[in-house]
Amino acid sequence: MAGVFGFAQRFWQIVSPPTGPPKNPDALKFGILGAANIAPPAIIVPAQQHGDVIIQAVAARNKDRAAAFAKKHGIPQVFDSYDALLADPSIDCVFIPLPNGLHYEWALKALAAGKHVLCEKPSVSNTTEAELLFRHPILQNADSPVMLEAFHYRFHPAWTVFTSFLDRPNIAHAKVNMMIPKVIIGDNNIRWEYSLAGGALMDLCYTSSVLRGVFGKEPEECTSCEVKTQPEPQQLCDNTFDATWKFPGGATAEMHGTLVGSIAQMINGGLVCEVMHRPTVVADDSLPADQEKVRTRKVRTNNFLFPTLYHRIDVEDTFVIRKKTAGGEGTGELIKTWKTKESKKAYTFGEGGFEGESQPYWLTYRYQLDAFVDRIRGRNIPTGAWVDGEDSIKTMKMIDMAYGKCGLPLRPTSSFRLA
Ligand SMILES: NC(=O)C1=CN([C@@H]2O[C@H](COP(=O)(O)OP(=O)(O)OC[C@H]3O[C@@H](n4cnc5c(N)ncnc54)[C@H](OP(=O)(O)O)[C@@H]3O)[C@@H](O)[C@H]2O)C=CC1
Ligand SMILES: O=C1OC[C@@H](O)[C@H](O)[C@H]1O
Repeated sequence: MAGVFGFAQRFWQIVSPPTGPPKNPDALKFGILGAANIAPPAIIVPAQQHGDVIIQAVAARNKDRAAAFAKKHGIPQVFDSYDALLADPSIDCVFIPLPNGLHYEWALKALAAGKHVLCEKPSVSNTTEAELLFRHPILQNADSPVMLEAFHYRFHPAWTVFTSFLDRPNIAHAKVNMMIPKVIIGDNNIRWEYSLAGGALMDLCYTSSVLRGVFGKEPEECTSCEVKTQPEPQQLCDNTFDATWKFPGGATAEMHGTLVGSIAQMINGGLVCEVMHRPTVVADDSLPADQEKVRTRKVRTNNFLFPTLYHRIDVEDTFVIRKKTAGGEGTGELIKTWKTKESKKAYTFGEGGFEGESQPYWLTYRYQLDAFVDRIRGRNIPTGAWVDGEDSIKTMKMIDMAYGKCGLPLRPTSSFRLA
């Protein structure tokens, strides 16, 4: 019952959040490039609750569109070009929710204009662009602007709690599923434009990021990648993928994603990450010298993308007490076996065991905005979460490996270079 009540309360506060605090006199002024669908949930609403953030401006390719968007969301300044917004010295930070294929160019232009950049995922179109962007001299100085790829899920305390149960050197297999209903995406969408770096492996780049985050290592090989593609003329864009991976130390992984799934698929295991460990000897001083305790752990999180609505982190340990074997070969005589199960939730920093102010109704986007601001202000981030440039490069490498394996071309590289 407590669960249902908690869900209802969080849901109510998500759709009807309390009035935000007054803005600090030196609050960071954000400009948004593009009147994009993701901008309201990802930055406009979280900013309303953040005393150190003002959404000051929006730019769109069409001024009427920008003006209508600004009016709807109470944004004071409107620009009819992205360049004009970047040229305004009063803007401190830029949010880039453009199609993937435009991230590289506009992130570089924004950085060159001295703005901090929060850029939507995936950071860019491919590894070449990622290296050109994140290793650009403009980002290499101590006083360089802050640049963050918006992998919002990483900033929610539930993700950090989930990863705290992983015994990384002993992971045997990890699996991640992302099933997005077809009704949400539709047929006419930037995700189906190859020239804009569309495709499911790109859009659902969380799957690559999640596996990298689980292992804390890079995959050695994409062992298989089957895709389903869109009908012509969108045939270079995958709408569904099933990929398998080899990670160092003999571990394996699989990732499944679709942008043409059903609502039932999404609810029923569609946003899940599951990690199986190898049987591992764990210390137990209470045992006689000729016995050992072996643990086989399974960790699962059921909604890593929208944990605010509801999530549960399940940790299931199977223990065995067995006789040690001479030379450690084979499995000794079984003495006892049992299972333990625990479920964790962490809607706030406090619930996750971290220090920091937060609310149960905060979306991943709000946690992300806090981290972005903390980084600019030189403050600690309560969970320590961050996505640095090398991390973003490695995620793009994994996506490129999958495209290489399934036979689809890498997404095109921009010809833009900073003068
Ligand atoms: N973090 C998250 O949860 C989510 C992230 N995303 C990411 O955000 C980005 C935008 O996605 P989404 O909001 O769904 O996209 P939309 O199609 O709603 O918005 C894209 C924006 O890009 C601008 N644009 C500029 N050039 C083009 C072009 N050639 N064709 C089409 N649009 C153009 C448009 O701005 P203008 O107003 O100037 O016309 C438009 O507003 C993607 O990178 C996506 O991966 C998306 C959804 C969720
Ligand atoms: O969160 C998300 O879910 C749906 C996707 O299409 C979107 O781009 C992604 O970020």
